[in-house]
Amino acid sequence: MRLCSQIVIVVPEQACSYLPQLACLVTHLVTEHSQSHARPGFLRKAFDLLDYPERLQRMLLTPRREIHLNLVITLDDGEIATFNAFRVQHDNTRGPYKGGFRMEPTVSMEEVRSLASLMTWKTAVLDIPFGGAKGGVQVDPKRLSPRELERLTRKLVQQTKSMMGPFVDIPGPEISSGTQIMAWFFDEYSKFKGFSPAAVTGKPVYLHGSYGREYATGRGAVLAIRELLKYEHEGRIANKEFVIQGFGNVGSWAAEMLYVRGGRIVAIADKTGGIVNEMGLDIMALKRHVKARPPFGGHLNTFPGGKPVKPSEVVSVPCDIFIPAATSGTITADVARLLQCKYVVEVANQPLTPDADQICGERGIVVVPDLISSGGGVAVSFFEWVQNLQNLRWEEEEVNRRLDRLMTDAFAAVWALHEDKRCTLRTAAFMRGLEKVTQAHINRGFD
Ligand SMILES: NC(=O)C1=CN([C@@H]2O[C@H](COP(=O)(O)OP(=O)(O)OC[C@H]3O[C@@H](n4cnc5c(N)ncnc54)[C@H](O)[C@@H]3O)[C@@H](O)[C@H]2O)C=CC1
Ligand SMILES: O=C(O)CCC(=O)C(=O)O
Repeated sequence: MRLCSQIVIVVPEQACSYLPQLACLVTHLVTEHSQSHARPGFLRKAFDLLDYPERLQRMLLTPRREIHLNLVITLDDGEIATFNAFRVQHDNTRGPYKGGFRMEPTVSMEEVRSLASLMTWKTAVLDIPFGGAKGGVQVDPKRLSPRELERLTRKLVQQTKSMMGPFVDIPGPEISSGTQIMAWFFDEYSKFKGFSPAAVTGKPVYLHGSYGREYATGRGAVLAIRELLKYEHEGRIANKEFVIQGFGNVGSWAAEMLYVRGGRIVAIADKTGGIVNEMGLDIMALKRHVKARPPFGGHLNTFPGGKPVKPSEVVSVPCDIFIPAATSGTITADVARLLQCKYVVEVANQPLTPDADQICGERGIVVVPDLISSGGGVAVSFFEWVQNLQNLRWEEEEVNRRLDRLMTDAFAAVWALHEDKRCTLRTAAFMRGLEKVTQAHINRGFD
């Protein structure tokens, strides 16, 4: 992207309220060839309330770098296989690019681009000193052997190492990429650049990972739910009913933490099936069941403590809070019309399409956006990075205490804006994120 030289300068101390006026002075910041990306549908209302001019909007939405890789590996049987992979570095004004690498057969550049932008606003809403990035590899890891998956991860590092690093771009866990993949990433990167634990987060605890990272996204979601119920004067988690879509890392930890706080999880779905029990599922038994091998377990819908259903059927099970914790775009407009809940708490990234979001609003369903409620993971990734840079380790209680504080503060700030501007929590969260990023751009200058 070529930036035009006609840029008028900005006074660093200016408060957010002056941003629109200042932005008007920033002429031709982005050439007509650059494009705006991300989901303008969601951002539009926040831009309108902030009164940001078009060219500032375009600058904020345009990713700094996008790469498309072809990863070639040898399979165990000697065949050669090629996998598409993407990394989008959206914005690094507030700190190094940060965001996970998801492994999903359907992942596309378009999706990664949108998710990278989301990370920029998420880290800003949480007030952690990172920018936003996201990556994806078009693969179903279940179809690869462990050795093939390791080769694929190492190849990914070999082909991205020049644009990654502890102060450049720091990957972390995402869909189907857990601690083992992060460990291979760390090992391969360190071969080229020397011992570099801070180059990737979400590593195993015995390999410079942080206590609490594995369950941090689920924990963050539960903290967001606690705050939501507090502000809505709805009491506590105990005896509230929940439906959870997705039972991987995030969904299963969220389920467990709600369950131990007395919440009743009445239905859960994963890709393969669903399970319903109006009295509440025994989550600890369900987790054991899913971990066991068939025929004794392995699948949600063979669990004896509930009624098996199709994954699509759980969305219409009545509950207080519906938690999408699966993948992006699972809640379409049609699905939103079926929901039987008072609240949706987004723990997946971008689970609601803009149409679905609108329908929830029309139906009086309050949505807590991913920008807050899926933030626990990247927050503890930040703690991991801080620990790695100093070569020290915090106790688990310390990590959890800091996460609690961070989520509580972020929720309070978004709630205050939502009340002040009489807008949705999503618009309020985008406003907070946009203001922080814009302020950082102004303070740093544009040259
Ligand atoms: N792992 C992390 O730390 C973070 C994850 N997230 C988001 O949380 C979501 C889940 O991530 P993970 O739990 O890490 O992934 P995962 O791969 O561990 O689990 C995904 C789960 O969703 C289920 N699923 C997929 N499609 C489904 C569908 N159409 N209907 C019902 N279930 C479906 C899968 O069967 C699996 O149970 C993703 O959107 C991810 O972007 C967000 C922040 C951090
Ligand atoms: O911990 C990380 O860096 C991954 C976080 C992430 O990708 C997300 O919050 O969506």
